[in-house]
Amino acid sequence: MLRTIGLMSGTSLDGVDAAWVETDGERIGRVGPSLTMPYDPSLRRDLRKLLDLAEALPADDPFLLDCQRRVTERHAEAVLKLGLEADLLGFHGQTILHRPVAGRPGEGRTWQIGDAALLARLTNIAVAHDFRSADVAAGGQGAPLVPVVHAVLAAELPKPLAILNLGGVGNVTWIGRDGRLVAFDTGPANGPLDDWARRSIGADYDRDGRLALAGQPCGAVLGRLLAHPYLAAPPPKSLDRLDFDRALRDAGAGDLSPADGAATLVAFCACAVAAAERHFPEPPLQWLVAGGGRRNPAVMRALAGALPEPVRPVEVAGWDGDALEAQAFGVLAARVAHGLPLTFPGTTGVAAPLTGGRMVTLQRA
Ligand SMILES: Nc1ncnc2c1ncn2[C@@H]1O[C@H](COP(=O)(O)OP(=O)(O)OP(=O)(O)O)[C@@H](O)[C@H]1O
Ligand SMILES: CC(=O)N[C@H]1[C@@H]2OC[C@@H](O2)[C@@H](O)[C@@H]1O[C@H](C)C(=O)O
Repeated sequence: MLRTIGLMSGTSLDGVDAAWVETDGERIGRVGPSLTMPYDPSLRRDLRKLLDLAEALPADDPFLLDCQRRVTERHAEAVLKLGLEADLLGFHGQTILHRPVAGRPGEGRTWQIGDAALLARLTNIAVAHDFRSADVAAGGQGAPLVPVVHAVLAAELPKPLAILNLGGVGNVTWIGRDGRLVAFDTGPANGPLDDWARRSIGADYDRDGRLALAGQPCGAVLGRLLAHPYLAAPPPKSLDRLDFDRALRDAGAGDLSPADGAATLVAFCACAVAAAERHFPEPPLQWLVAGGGRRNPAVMRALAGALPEPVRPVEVAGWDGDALEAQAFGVLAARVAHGLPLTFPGTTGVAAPLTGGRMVTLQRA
């Protein structure tokens, strides 16, 4: 087993999650502490700007390189603060652009910024990184990657089972009785909600769903959003953080009051999850929810209303819903080191199970 530290900086742009986990990529041994190293407001702002610019930016753009260095330094701080011995880091990097082209090898693009060589130097630990690009280059979606780890974690749980992660974007893993995986991004989750909270009440996010709980979803706006072709499209499918921004504008979400706007976005997140269920081979026995969205009572209430099955936070299974994605990148790092596949036809639509990721090993004197 390798002692790994998984590092995930998600689409919410809120910071880096770091988690220690012992694993050979197929099993999980000891699970250690985890922490979140928040991005400072100026880095958050600059990354948000980068998302808008990414499409046209050359890889040597000075602003991009400056953001990349700052992101990498935050990751190194997270590792050093955790202060634990490790053999390998799993460094996802910060996604600034995600444009896979299904079934068309060589045409898509996915871009996670982060300087793996710098991270290895700053921490003196080997680094696995660049987890998505081999899959996209082979015509896969390049996301989601965590399903194979969900399957490891859920080995003993009754199936069929749905595991929902609510980050900036939502993604789901359905696991069948025979271990079959069906996984994809459900739709926007906290991303548009956070943008809305920032614009309408000047907050980073709608803490405890207070704003949304004070409003009513607007049926007309919700109806227009639910007609978006993404929801009906069969998997495999995945999203860029900004993919729904135009649809949200066109649907008139921006004209609602702060509370009704938040309530509408919450309802949309939950209805998109309900729409995802139509793509499962059979209904799950229950939904286990991870990610920051499970901390939003408005979101959990909307999910319970939209889904016929029980909806529970992953803590009921003994997992840590805040550390889960970071732990997963520790497991994925071990899979890179051992040459095990990261992606599968049922997760990214790639033609056959595919290895991926790259390694930076330490130069010993
Ligand atoms: N107490 C809370 N009340 C409401 N929302 C919350 C609360 N705590 C966290 N959140 C939401 O969760 C978000 C962070 O979620 P998370 O850390 O899972 O995102 P991420 O890791 O960036 O996402 P991704 O899964 O896309 O990689 C915050 O931006 C916020 O919207
Ligand atoms: C391109 C990219 O970074 N996608 C993220 C994002 O955040 C949630 C959702 O969209 C998911 O598909 C993915 O992350 C998780 C960790 C995954 O790959 O499993």
